Amino acid sequence: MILLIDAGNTRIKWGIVRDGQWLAEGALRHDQLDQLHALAAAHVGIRRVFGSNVAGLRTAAGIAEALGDSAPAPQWLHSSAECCGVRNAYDTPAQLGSDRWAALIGARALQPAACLVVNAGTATTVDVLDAAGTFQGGIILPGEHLMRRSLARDTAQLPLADGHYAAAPRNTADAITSGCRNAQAGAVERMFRQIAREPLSRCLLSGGGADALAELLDVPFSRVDNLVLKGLAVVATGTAAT
Ligand SMILES: Nc1ncnc2c1ncn2[C@@H]1O[C@H](COP(=O)(O)OP(=O)(O)OP(=O)(O)O)[C@@H](O)[C@H]1O
Ligand SMILES: CC(C)(CO)[C@@H](O)C(=O)NCCC(=O)O
Ligand SMILES: [K+]
Repeated sequence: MILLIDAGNTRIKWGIVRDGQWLAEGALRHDQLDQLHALAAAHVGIRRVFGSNVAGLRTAAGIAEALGDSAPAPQWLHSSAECCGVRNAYDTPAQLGSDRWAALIGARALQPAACLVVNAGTATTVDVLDAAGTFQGGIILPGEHLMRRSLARDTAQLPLADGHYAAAPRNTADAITSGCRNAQAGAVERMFRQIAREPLSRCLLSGGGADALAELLDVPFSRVDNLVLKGLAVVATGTAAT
């Protein structure tokens, strides 16, 4: 049994796999790390804790401390030049966020064709994986909530809007929500042009913003829950858990 952890900037997602099967999954806020101990203690037989952490050294230390003696010390994925059949063309491979690297590895295991790996979380990342399994590069933009928050923080007249998406918004809240969502979808559609002509190419959408994106996209896509955890499972066990 392996405990997998995806520590992001807003939340910590976790999953437990045994013999290629997911036993349980969940998410915690950073102020709920103490729950990890009970979680691990409730699953007797965890032989490894493996994760991605893009939330800083304090979070890594906090996770290790919270687990305490309930599980083995966590090991963290570091992006490298090659792993599980995926090559990393980043200028400095180790600089690539380990969540992006895990998601690319998970995507390759799910879909051995060119694909656009989209993770809509605190930040949104849109990464190009070619048909040969090489990560060619990708973009980072603020996630939808972060975009909306930045407008509220740095303007005089704009509130923290919770509007509805509309093609031609006629009020401020809808204008903000629709603008930020169009920015997300537009970024994905523009990046997709790089692989649109490849056979069977599609976007894999993951993260809390994936459903909202899916409603807008006019390129082929599949929704994948917890793609980062799925990629971590591939690295830890050599196969994709189901
Ligand atoms: N109903 C929604 N409509 C549109 N976007 C949403 C909605 N719910 C969540 N999101 C987007 O999803 C993001 C949260 O996604 P997710 O839960 O994957 O991230 P997180 O775990 O908080 O992020 P991280 O991995 O960086 O910690 C928010 O920042 C927001 O942009
Ligand atoms: C872009 C985020 C914040 C997405 O979670 C993370 O992958 C990260 O901190 N990356 C490091 C920088 C990079 O990927 O180039
Ligand atoms: K993120």
